Amino acid sequence: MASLNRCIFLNKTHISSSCSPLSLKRHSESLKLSSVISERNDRVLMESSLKDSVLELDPVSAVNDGVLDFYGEVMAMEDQGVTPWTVSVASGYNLLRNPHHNKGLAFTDKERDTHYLRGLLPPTVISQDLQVKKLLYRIRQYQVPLQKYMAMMDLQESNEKLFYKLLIEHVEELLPVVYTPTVGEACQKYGSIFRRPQGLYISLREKGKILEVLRNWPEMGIQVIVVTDGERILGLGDLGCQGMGIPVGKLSLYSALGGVRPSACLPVTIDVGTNNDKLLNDEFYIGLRQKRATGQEYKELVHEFMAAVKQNYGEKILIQFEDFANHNAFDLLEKYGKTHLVFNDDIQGTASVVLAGLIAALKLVGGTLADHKFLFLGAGEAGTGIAELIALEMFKKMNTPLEDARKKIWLVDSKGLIVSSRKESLQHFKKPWAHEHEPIQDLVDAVKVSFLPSPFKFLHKPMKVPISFQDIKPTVLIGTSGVGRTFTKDVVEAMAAINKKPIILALSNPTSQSECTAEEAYTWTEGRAIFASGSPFDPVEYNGNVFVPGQANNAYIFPGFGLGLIMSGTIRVRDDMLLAASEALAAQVTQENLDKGLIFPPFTNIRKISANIAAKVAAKAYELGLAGRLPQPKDLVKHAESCMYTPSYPNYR
Ligand SMILES: O=C([O-])CC(=O)C(=O)O
Ligand SMILES: [Mg+2]
Repeated sequence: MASLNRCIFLNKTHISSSCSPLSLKRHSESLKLSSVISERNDRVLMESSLKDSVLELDPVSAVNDGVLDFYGEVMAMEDQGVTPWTVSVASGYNLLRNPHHNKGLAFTDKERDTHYLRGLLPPTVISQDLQVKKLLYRIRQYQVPLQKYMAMMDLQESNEKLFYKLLIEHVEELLPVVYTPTVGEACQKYGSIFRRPQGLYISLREKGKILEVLRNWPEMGIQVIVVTDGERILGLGDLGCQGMGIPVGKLSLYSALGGVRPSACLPVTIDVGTNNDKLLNDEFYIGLRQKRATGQEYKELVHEFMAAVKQNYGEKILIQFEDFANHNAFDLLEKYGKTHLVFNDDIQGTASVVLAGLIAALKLVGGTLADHKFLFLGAGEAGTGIAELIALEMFKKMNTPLEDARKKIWLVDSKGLIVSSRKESLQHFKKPWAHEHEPIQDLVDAVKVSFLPSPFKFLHKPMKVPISFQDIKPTVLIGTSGVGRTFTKDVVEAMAAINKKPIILALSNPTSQSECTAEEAYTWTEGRAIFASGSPFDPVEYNGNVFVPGQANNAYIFPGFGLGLIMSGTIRVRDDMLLAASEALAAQVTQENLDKGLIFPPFTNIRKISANIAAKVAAKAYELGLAGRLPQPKDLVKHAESCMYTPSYPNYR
């Protein structure tokens, strides 16, 4: 057997831009350890010397975004060999059980000889393409979505590259399996379907030890963390520790849709208890059995986590907050936005994707954003986040003063229309939307013309209606309430009565929480609605025409957005980057899409879309002087593409 003596080479850029001295030290320690472990057959692979800080690295490990490519996730090419690193070289039985390196029946005869696999696999050797075909066939056999989800999770944990190849090549079909709506059901039943732990669990019991816990994670080059505390999982409410399905799912999309390598992704669930009694009484519940910690106790745990993350991974680590309840989400974003690279997907990601859809929709309905009136049902993270970004776009692009822009946007919450007389009692994030108007209780009355109290209604001669009684006349209706079936027939018909092409976005997830179905939107508007929803709906046939509903889901934005931040080495998120992402996404909507009534491009092209979004986000970061990776590459789209993870198998030497 050929001796595999190799060294690691790291040039200065790599050391300074991606590896903290600490992580190098830890790596060197693990290498020393691996030397001891892997003495068998003189497969001692690495020697490192931190003394002179010069480590030699397989050349394929040096990739464009400055992070070591240990697994050949980016540089995996047919004609180039890579070493299947773990802390030691994986071989034999362990190689088959290592999800990063496993190729299953695709191991060649030569690899089977070199890597002690003879006899551990049946004789046939098949291609990765055939494996994809086989897996897809198997997944299609399952009738129940949750079974499909579990099959996909099993695949992810046994053969990561095959999982991603399958997901990327069949993204339209498999997105609803690994993501909304199925992931919602998976979280609800996480305790009973739980097989192997995924991600990192940080509970109140880990208080004071979070840095150590982070160091238990096997990967060092983490670039993105998606973290939840499980309090508002999709529109399903408090699912406690079982919310872990969300960070796991989101990060799968980071890799599949945005090309961030899987080994650089870390899913985290912060467990401070749950107020969900059903879970607390469920014998299979996996989290702490206590009511949620709040106030100081909650804040201290989150703060320790945020500090430990920065200490362990450095300034450029991206932390995506996901599915926190309103009462924490805004405060966390506000607080850590100043010190960390943080992004709240439910506030900012949703806002960016919806703004993109609206910019695209203008080509169908005409006018500028400022010519439209927006009515929201739901004034939480998504509702107020979208509202704010629409107003900002009007301000930046049309010079509409922010205050005037906001006045074109109305929000209804569980207590009715948000109006100035309610201002005192409103949560701070709702206050900017408390405009002058008489109170209105029901959504339908906020849509209808004319909301006039009786004295005005029965006047025979026309008179000027005071502003507080004027109709809102929304052209766009957006559901972010988390409550299903709230766009009733009355509401949708009222939209259709005042608009030729009403824009109706039912954004709440999963499908059960959608404000209306695609079929309802098209039927009740006689096929005139421009409709998109957060979770996918099948095409609808109405009056002999087929309508294809778009999916206004933040999955369009966050993977490319995150890639843009990472590849530019950005240290803070700014609203201008969100606007850049929206515009980049809207620019990907073709005339052909619009002709079908689609205000989002199909997911089939998502990696190209993500590269474009990443490029625009990175360009904005460079423009704002927030990018740390210098010099700025000339062609950012090409650069983004070259940074992207590819799931084809490498050849093992
Ligand atoms: O996960 C999704 O599909 C979108 C999202 O962030 C949410 O609904 O919280
Ligand atoms: Mg979310």
